[in-house]
Amino acid sequence: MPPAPLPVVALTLGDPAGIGPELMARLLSRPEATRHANIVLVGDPWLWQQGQTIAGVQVATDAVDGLAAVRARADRQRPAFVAVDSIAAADVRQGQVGAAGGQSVLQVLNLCLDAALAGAIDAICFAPLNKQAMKLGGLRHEDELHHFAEYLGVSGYFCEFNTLGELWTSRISSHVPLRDVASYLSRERITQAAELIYHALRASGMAHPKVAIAGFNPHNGDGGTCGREEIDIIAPAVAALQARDWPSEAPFHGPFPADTIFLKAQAGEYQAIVTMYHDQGQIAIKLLGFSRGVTVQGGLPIPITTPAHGTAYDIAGQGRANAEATWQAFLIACRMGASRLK
Ligand SMILES: NC(=O)C1=CN([C@@H]2O[C@H](COP(=O)(O)OP(=O)(O)OC[C@H]3O[C@@H](n4cnc5c(N)ncnc54)[C@H](O)[C@@H]3O)[C@@H](O)[C@H]2O)C=CC1
Ligand SMILES: NCC(=O)COP(=O)(O)O
Repeated sequence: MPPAPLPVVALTLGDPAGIGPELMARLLSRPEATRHANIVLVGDPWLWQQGQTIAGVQVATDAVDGLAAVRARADRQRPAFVAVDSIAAADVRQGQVGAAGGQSVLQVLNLCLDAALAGAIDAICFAPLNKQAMKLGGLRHEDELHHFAEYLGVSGYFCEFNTLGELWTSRISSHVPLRDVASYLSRERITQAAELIYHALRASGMAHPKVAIAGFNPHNGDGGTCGREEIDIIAPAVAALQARDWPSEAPFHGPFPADTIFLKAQAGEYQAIVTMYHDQGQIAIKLLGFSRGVTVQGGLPIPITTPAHGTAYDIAGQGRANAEATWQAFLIACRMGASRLK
Protein backbone atom coordinates (compact mmCIF):
# COMPACT_ATOMS: atom_id res chain seq x y z
CA MET A 1 0.00 0.00 0.00
CA PRO A 2 1.41 3.45 -0.87
CA PRO A 3 2.20 5.67 2.14
CA ALA A 4 -0.49 8.20 3.16
CA PRO A 5 0.07 11.50 1.34
CA LEU A 6 1.75 14.17 3.44
CA PRO A 7 -0.06 17.46 3.90
CA VAL A 8 1.50 20.47 2.19
CA VAL A 9 2.37 22.83 5.04
CA ALA A 10 3.55 26.36 4.26
CA LEU A 11 5.96 28.02 6.69
CA THR A 12 6.76 31.73 6.81
CA LEU A 13 9.63 33.65 8.42
CA GLY A 14 7.45 36.17 10.26
CA ASP A 15 8.50 39.71 11.09
CA PRO A 16 11.96 40.31 9.54
CA ALA A 17 13.13 42.29 12.59
CA GLY A 18 12.19 39.58 15.10
CA ILE A 19 13.21 36.04 16.00
CA GLY A 20 11.07 34.37 13.28
CA PRO A 21 13.78 33.58 10.70
CA GLU A 22 15.98 32.07 13.44
CA LEU A 23 13.04 29.96 14.70
CA MET A 24 12.26 28.59 11.25
CA ALA A 25 15.93 27.75 10.68
CA ARG A 26 16.00 25.79 13.95
CA LEU A 27 12.75 24.04 13.06
CA LEU A 28 13.87 23.01 9.59
CA SER A 29 17.24 21.84 10.85
CA ARG A 30 15.43 19.00 12.65
CA PRO A 31 15.73 16.03 10.25
CA GLU A 32 12.36 14.61 11.36
CA ALA A 33 10.49 17.74 10.18
CA THR A 34 10.03 16.47 6.62
CA ARG A 35 8.51 13.21 7.93
CA HIS A 36 5.45 15.17 9.09
CA ALA A 37 4.72 17.25 6.00
CA ASN A 38 5.58 18.19 2.47
CA ILE A 39 7.05 21.48 3.65
CA VAL A 40 7.29 24.69 1.70
CA LEU A 41 9.06 27.69 3.16
CA VAL A 42 8.04 31.05 1.70
CA GLY A 43 10.36 34.01 2.18
CA ASP A 44 13.06 36.38 0.99
CA PRO A 45 16.30 34.46 0.31
CA TRP A 46 18.51 36.95 2.18
CA LEU A 47 16.29 36.77 5.26
CA TRP A 48 16.26 32.97 5.22
CA GLN A 49 20.05 32.99 4.99
CA GLN A 50 20.25 35.46 7.86
CA GLY A 51 17.98 33.27 10.00
CA GLN A 52 20.22 30.25 9.40
CA THR A 53 23.32 32.23 10.27
CA ILE A 54 21.80 33.48 13.53
CA ALA A 55 20.67 29.95 14.45
CA GLY A 56 24.06 28.52 13.45
CA VAL A 57 22.58 25.96 11.03
CA GLN A 58 22.43 25.42 7.28
CA VAL A 59 19.36 23.72 5.77
CA ALA A 60 19.28 22.47 2.19
CA THR A 61 16.07 23.34 0.35
CA ASP A 62 14.66 22.72 -3.15
CA ALA A 63 13.78 25.88 -5.02
CA VAL A 64 10.31 25.72 -6.61
CA ASP A 65 8.62 28.28 -8.84
CA GLY A 66 5.50 28.70 -6.77
CA LEU A 67 3.26 27.13 -4.15
CA ALA A 68 1.22 25.33 -6.80
CA ALA A 69 4.28 23.19 -7.65
CA VAL A 70 4.82 21.79 -4.15
CA ARG A 71 2.26 18.98 -3.92
CA ALA A 72 3.60 17.16 -6.99
CA ARG A 73 7.26 17.18 -5.90
CA ALA A 74 8.91 13.79 -6.21
CA ASP A 75 11.48 14.34 -3.43
CA ARG A 76 9.99 15.62 -0.18
CA GLN A 77 13.05 14.92 1.96
CA ARG A 78 14.05 18.54 1.67
CA PRO A 79 11.75 21.49 2.28
CA ALA A 80 10.69 23.32 -0.86
CA PHE A 81 11.56 27.01 -0.97
CA VAL A 82 9.49 29.68 -2.71
CA ALA A 83 11.54 32.84 -3.01
CA VAL A 84 9.74 36.17 -2.73
CA ASP A 85 10.99 39.71 -2.91
CA SER A 86 9.03 41.37 -0.12
CA ILE A 87 11.65 43.47 1.66
CA ALA A 88 15.24 44.68 1.25
CA ALA A 89 17.82 44.02 3.96
CA ALA A 90 18.48 47.75 4.14
CA ASP A 91 14.87 48.32 5.26
CA VAL A 92 15.15 46.15 8.37
CA ARG A 93 16.47 47.27 11.76
CA GLN A 94 16.68 44.18 13.91
CA GLY A 95 14.64 44.51 17.10
CA GLN A 96 12.73 47.56 15.86
CA VAL A 97 9.19 48.04 14.63
CA GLY A 98 9.10 48.87 10.92
CA ALA A 99 6.30 49.46 8.41
CA ALA A 100 8.29 47.68 5.69
CA GLY A 101 8.48 44.59 7.88
CA GLY A 102 4.74 44.63 8.47
CA GLN A 103 4.06 45.06 4.76
CA SER A 104 6.39 42.15 3.98
CA VAL A 105 4.55 39.88 6.44
CA LEU A 106 1.20 40.75 4.86
CA GLN A 107 2.53 40.09 1.35
CA VAL A 108 3.89 36.66 2.26
CA LEU A 109 0.81 35.62 4.24
CA ASN A 110 -1.50 36.73 1.41
CA LEU A 111 0.48 34.56 -0.99
CA CYS A 112 -0.10 31.59 1.32
CA LEU A 113 -3.81 32.42 1.69
CA ASP A 114 -4.16 32.53 -2.11
CA ALA A 115 -2.51 29.11 -2.30
CA ALA A 116 -4.85 27.78 0.38
CA LEU A 117 -7.89 29.09 -1.52
CA ALA A 118 -6.57 27.39 -4.67
CA GLY A 119 -6.15 24.08 -2.80
CA ALA A 120 -2.36 24.06 -3.28
CA ILE A 121 -1.54 23.87 0.45
CA ASP A 122 -3.24 22.21 3.43
CA ALA A 123 -2.05 24.31 6.37
CA ILE A 124 0.03 27.36 7.29
CA CYS A 125 2.38 27.81 10.24
CA PHE A 126 3.73 31.35 10.52
CA ALA A 127 6.63 32.62 12.61
CA PRO A 128 5.80 35.51 14.94
CA LEU A 129 4.67 38.74 13.40
CA ASN A 130 4.42 42.15 14.98
CA LYS A 131 0.92 43.61 15.01
CA GLN A 132 2.14 47.19 15.38
CA ALA A 133 4.43 46.78 12.36
CA MET A 134 1.61 45.21 10.38
CA LYS A 135 -0.73 48.08 11.16
CA LEU A 136 1.97 50.51 10.02
CA GLY A 137 2.45 48.32 6.93
CA GLY A 138 -1.20 48.26 5.88
CA LEU A 139 -3.15 45.86 8.14
CA ARG A 140 -6.64 47.37 8.47
CA HIS A 141 -7.89 45.03 11.19
CA GLU A 142 -7.26 44.62 14.93
CA ASP A 143 -5.09 41.59 14.18
CA GLU A 144 -4.09 39.13 11.48
CA LEU A 145 -6.91 36.72 12.36
CA HIS A 146 -9.53 39.28 11.31
CA HIS A 147 -7.54 39.80 8.10
CA PHE A 148 -7.44 36.04 7.43
CA ALA A 149 -11.18 35.74 8.08
CA GLU A 150 -12.03 38.51 5.63
CA TYR A 151 -9.56 37.23 3.01
CA LEU A 152 -10.98 33.71 3.27
CA GLY A 153 -14.61 34.85 3.27
CA VAL A 154 -15.46 33.56 6.75
CA SER A 155 -18.94 34.52 7.96
CA GLY A 156 -19.20 32.46 11.17
CA TYR A 157 -17.60 32.99 14.59
CA PHE A 158 -13.82 32.88 14.68
CA CYS A 159 -11.32 33.44 17.46
CA GLU A 160 -7.83 32.38 18.52
CA PHE A 161 -7.45 29.10 20.38
CA ASN A 162 -4.49 29.13 22.72
CA THR A 163 -3.34 25.59 23.30
CA LEU A 164 -0.97 23.82 25.59
CA GLY A 165 -0.94 20.11 24.82
CA GLU A 166 -4.43 18.82 25.68
CA LEU A 167 -5.64 22.10 27.21
CA TRP A 168 -7.22 24.60 24.80
CA THR A 169 -8.80 28.01 25.32
CA SER A 170 -11.05 30.16 23.14
CA ARG A 171 -11.89 33.86 23.57
CA ILE A 172 -14.76 36.30 23.57
CA SER A 173 -12.51 39.28 22.82
CA SER A 174 -8.96 39.40 21.57
CA HIS A 175 -6.70 42.28 20.54
CA VAL A 176 -8.83 45.13 21.84
CA PRO A 177 -8.16 47.66 24.60
CA LEU A 178 -9.00 46.25 28.04
CA ARG A 179 -11.44 49.07 28.75
CA ASP A 180 -13.60 47.91 25.82
CA VAL A 181 -13.73 44.24 26.80
CA ALA A 182 -17.05 44.32 28.68
CA SER A 183 -18.82 45.58 25.57
CA TYR A 184 -17.79 42.41 23.69
CA LEU A 185 -19.56 40.08 26.12
CA SER A 186 -22.84 38.72 24.79
CA ARG A 187 -24.76 35.46 25.08
CA GLU A 188 -24.33 34.88 21.38
CA ARG A 189 -20.54 35.33 21.35
CA ILE A 190 -20.14 33.10 24.42
CA THR A 191 -22.24 30.27 23.01
CA GLN A 192 -20.43 30.51 19.67
CA ALA A 193 -16.94 30.55 21.23
CA ALA A 194 -17.88 27.56 23.41
CA GLU A 195 -19.28 25.53 20.53
CA LEU A 196 -16.37 26.42 18.27
CA ILE A 197 -13.79 25.03 20.67
CA TYR A 198 -15.92 22.00 21.55
CA HIS A 199 -16.17 21.00 17.89
CA ALA A 200 -12.48 21.76 17.27
CA LEU A 201 -11.47 19.43 20.09
CA ARG A 202 -13.80 16.75 18.77
CA ALA A 203 -12.28 17.16 15.30
CA SER A 204 -8.82 16.83 16.81
CA GLY A 205 -9.76 13.39 18.09
CA MET A 206 -11.05 14.02 21.64
CA ALA A 207 -14.27 12.05 22.08
CA HIS A 208 -15.82 13.89 25.05
CA PRO A 209 -14.17 17.25 25.72
CA LYS A 210 -15.51 19.16 28.73
CA VAL A 211 -15.60 22.93 28.35
CA ALA A 212 -15.50 25.40 31.26
CA ILE A 213 -16.73 28.97 30.83
CA ALA A 214 -14.75 31.55 32.84
CA GLY A 215 -16.41 34.42 34.67
CA PHE A 216 -15.44 38.00 34.02
CA ASN A 217 -15.37 39.89 37.33
CA PRO A 218 -13.31 39.13 40.45
CA HIS A 219 -14.77 36.12 42.29
CA ASN A 220 -17.33 35.59 39.55
CA GLY A 221 -18.98 38.90 40.44
CA ASP A 222 -19.63 37.91 44.09
CA GLY A 223 -23.34 37.45 43.56
CA GLY A 224 -23.68 40.64 41.54
CA THR A 225 -22.03 42.88 44.13
CA CYS A 226 -18.85 43.12 42.06
CA GLY A 227 -20.25 43.25 38.52
CA ARG A 228 -23.33 41.69 36.92
CA GLU A 229 -21.91 40.16 33.70
CA GLU A 230 -21.98 36.64 35.19
CA ILE A 231 -25.67 36.93 36.13
CA ASP A 232 -26.91 38.86 33.13
CA ILE A 233 -24.83 37.39 30.31
CA ILE A 234 -22.53 34.46 31.08
CA ALA A 235 -24.77 32.18 33.17
CA PRO A 236 -27.68 32.52 30.69
CA ALA A 237 -25.28 31.65 27.88
CA VAL A 238 -24.14 28.51 29.73
CA ALA A 239 -27.76 27.59 30.43
CA ALA A 240 -28.59 28.00 26.73
CA LEU A 241 -25.67 25.71 25.83
CA GLN A 242 -26.73 23.12 28.38
CA ALA A 243 -30.33 23.14 27.14
CA ARG A 244 -29.29 21.93 23.69
CA ASP A 245 -29.57 18.30 22.72
CA TRP A 246 -26.34 16.48 23.72
CA PRO A 247 -25.76 12.76 23.25
CA SER A 248 -24.75 12.41 26.92
CA GLU A 249 -24.12 14.88 29.75
CA ALA A 250 -23.94 18.50 28.51
CA PRO A 251 -20.25 19.31 27.95
CA PHE A 252 -20.44 22.97 29.09
CA HIS A 253 -20.10 24.21 32.68
CA GLY A 254 -19.72 27.57 34.41
CA PRO A 255 -19.28 30.39 34.88
CA PHE A 256 -16.32 29.75 37.17
CA PRO A 257 -14.06 32.28 38.94
CA ALA A 258 -11.37 32.96 36.37
CA ASP A 259 -8.47 32.89 38.83
CA THR A 260 -8.99 29.23 39.77
CA ILE A 261 -10.56 27.54 36.76
CA PHE A 262 -7.16 26.82 35.23
CA LEU A 263 -6.27 24.73 38.30
CA LYS A 264 -9.23 22.45 37.58
CA ALA A 265 -8.29 22.24 33.91
CA GLN A 266 -4.69 21.51 34.86
CA ALA A 267 -5.98 18.63 36.99
CA GLY A 268 -7.77 17.24 33.93
CA GLU A 269 -11.38 18.16 34.86
CA TYR A 270 -11.78 20.29 31.73
CA GLN A 271 -10.08 20.18 28.36
CA ALA A 272 -11.10 23.67 27.26
CA ILE A 273 -11.80 27.04 28.84
CA VAL A 274 -13.72 29.87 27.21
CA THR A 275 -12.00 33.05 28.40
CA MET A 276 -13.50 36.51 28.29
CA TYR A 277 -10.36 38.36 27.18
CA HIS A 278 -6.81 37.83 25.96
CA ASP A 279 -4.75 37.91 29.16
CA GLN A 280 -7.27 35.93 31.21
CA GLY A 281 -6.19 32.87 29.26
CA GLN A 282 -2.74 33.77 28.08
CA ILE A 283 -1.19 34.52 31.48
CA ALA A 284 -2.23 31.07 32.66
CA ILE A 285 -1.19 29.25 29.48
CA LYS A 286 2.18 31.00 29.32
CA LEU A 287 2.90 30.27 33.00
CA LEU A 288 1.96 26.63 32.52
CA GLY A 289 4.26 26.21 29.51
CA PHE A 290 5.69 29.26 27.77
CA SER A 291 7.91 27.23 25.51
CA ARG A 292 5.11 24.95 24.31
CA GLY A 293 2.14 27.30 23.84
CA VAL A 294 0.57 27.46 20.39
CA THR A 295 -2.04 29.77 18.92
CA VAL A 296 -4.46 28.14 16.47
CA GLN A 297 -6.57 30.51 14.39
CA GLY A 298 -9.98 28.99 15.10
CA GLY A 299 -13.01 29.11 12.81
CA LEU A 300 -11.12 29.38 9.51
CA PRO A 301 -11.54 26.96 6.58
CA ILE A 302 -7.84 26.01 6.67
CA PRO A 303 -5.58 25.36 9.65
CA ILE A 304 -3.28 28.25 10.56
CA THR A 305 -1.00 28.02 13.59
CA THR A 306 1.78 30.05 15.19
CA PRO A 307 3.75 29.98 18.45
CA ALA A 308 1.98 31.69 21.37
CA HIS A 309 4.97 33.95 21.94
CA GLY A 310 5.81 36.98 19.85
CA THR A 311 8.66 38.60 17.97
CA ALA A 312 10.93 38.94 21.05
CA TYR A 313 12.70 42.02 19.71
CA ASP A 314 14.85 42.15 22.86
CA ILE A 315 16.70 38.98 21.83
CA ALA A 316 16.42 39.19 18.01
CA GLY A 317 19.66 38.39 16.21
CA GLN A 318 21.33 36.93 19.30
CA GLY A 319 20.86 33.23 18.55
CA ARG A 320 19.03 32.67 21.86
CA ALA A 321 15.46 32.07 20.70
CA ASN A 322 13.80 28.87 21.91
CA ALA A 323 12.09 27.15 18.96
CA GLU A 324 10.03 24.58 20.85
CA ALA A 325 6.71 26.47 20.60
CA THR A 326 7.30 26.89 16.86
CA TRP A 327 7.90 23.15 16.59
CA GLN A 328 4.64 22.46 18.46
CA ALA A 329 2.80 24.92 16.19
CA PHE A 330 4.25 23.11 13.17
CA LEU A 331 3.15 19.69 14.48
CA ILE A 332 -0.41 20.93 15.05
CA ALA A 333 -0.50 22.40 11.53
CA CYS A 334 0.70 19.02 10.17
CA ARG A 335 -1.95 17.08 12.13
CA MET A 336 -4.77 19.42 11.15
CA GLY A 337 -3.54 19.55 7.54
CA ALA A 338 -3.36 15.73 7.39
CA SER A 339 -6.89 15.36 8.69
CA ARG A 340 -8.17 17.49 5.78
CA LEU A 341 -6.67 14.97 3.34
CA LYS A 342 -8.70 12.07 4.74
N1 LIG B 1 2.86 34.21 16.95
C1 LIG B 1 2.71 35.52 16.79
O1 LIG B 1 2.65 36.01 15.68
C2 LIG B 1 2.61 36.38 17.99
C3 LIG B 1 2.93 37.70 17.83
N2 LIG B 1 2.90 38.52 18.91
C4 LIG B 1 3.35 39.90 18.67
O2 LIG B 1 4.70 39.98 19.09
C5 LIG B 1 4.98 41.33 19.46
C6 LIG B 1 5.75 41.37 20.78
O3 LIG B 1 4.94 40.82 21.81
P1 LIG B 1 5.34 40.75 23.33
O4 LIG B 1 4.11 40.90 24.11
O5 LIG B 1 6.50 41.66 23.59
O6 LIG B 1 5.78 39.25 23.60
P2 LIG B 1 7.04 38.38 23.16
O7 LIG B 1 6.59 36.96 23.30
O8 LIG B 1 7.57 38.78 21.86
O9 LIG B 1 8.18 38.67 24.26
C7 LIG B 1 7.95 38.56 25.64
C8 LIG B 1 9.22 38.08 26.35
O10 LIG B 1 9.40 36.69 26.10
C9 LIG B 1 10.68 36.44 25.51
N3 LIG B 1 10.52 35.44 24.47
C10 LIG B 1 9.52 35.38 23.56
N4 LIG B 1 9.70 34.36 22.74
C11 LIG B 1 10.84 33.74 23.10
C12 LIG B 1 11.55 32.60 22.61
N5 LIG B 1 11.11 31.87 21.57
N6 LIG B 1 12.71 32.27 23.21
C13 LIG B 1 13.16 32.98 24.25
N7 LIG B 1 12.52 34.07 24.78
C14 LIG B 1 11.38 34.44 24.20
C15 LIG B 1 11.11 37.77 24.92
O11 LIG B 1 12.52 37.84 24.80
C16 LIG B 1 10.49 38.77 25.87
O12 LIG B 1 11.34 38.99 26.96
C17 LIG B 1 3.63 42.04 19.49
O13 LIG B 1 3.49 42.83 18.33
C18 LIG B 1 2.62 40.93 19.47
O14 LIG B 1 1.42 41.29 18.85
C19 LIG B 1 2.59 38.08 20.17
C20 LIG B 1 2.26 36.77 20.37
C21 LIG B 1 2.20 35.83 19.28
N1 LIG C 1 0.10 36.88 15.87
C1 LIG C 1 -0.53 35.86 16.60
C2 LIG C 1 -0.91 36.36 17.89
O1 LIG C 1 -0.65 37.47 18.28
C3 LIG C 1 -1.60 35.42 18.68
O2 LIG C 1 -1.15 35.62 19.94
P1 LIG C 1 -2.19 35.79 21.07
O3 LIG C 1 -3.14 36.84 20.69
O4 LIG C 1 -2.83 34.46 21.16
O5 LIG C 1 -1.36 36.13 22.23
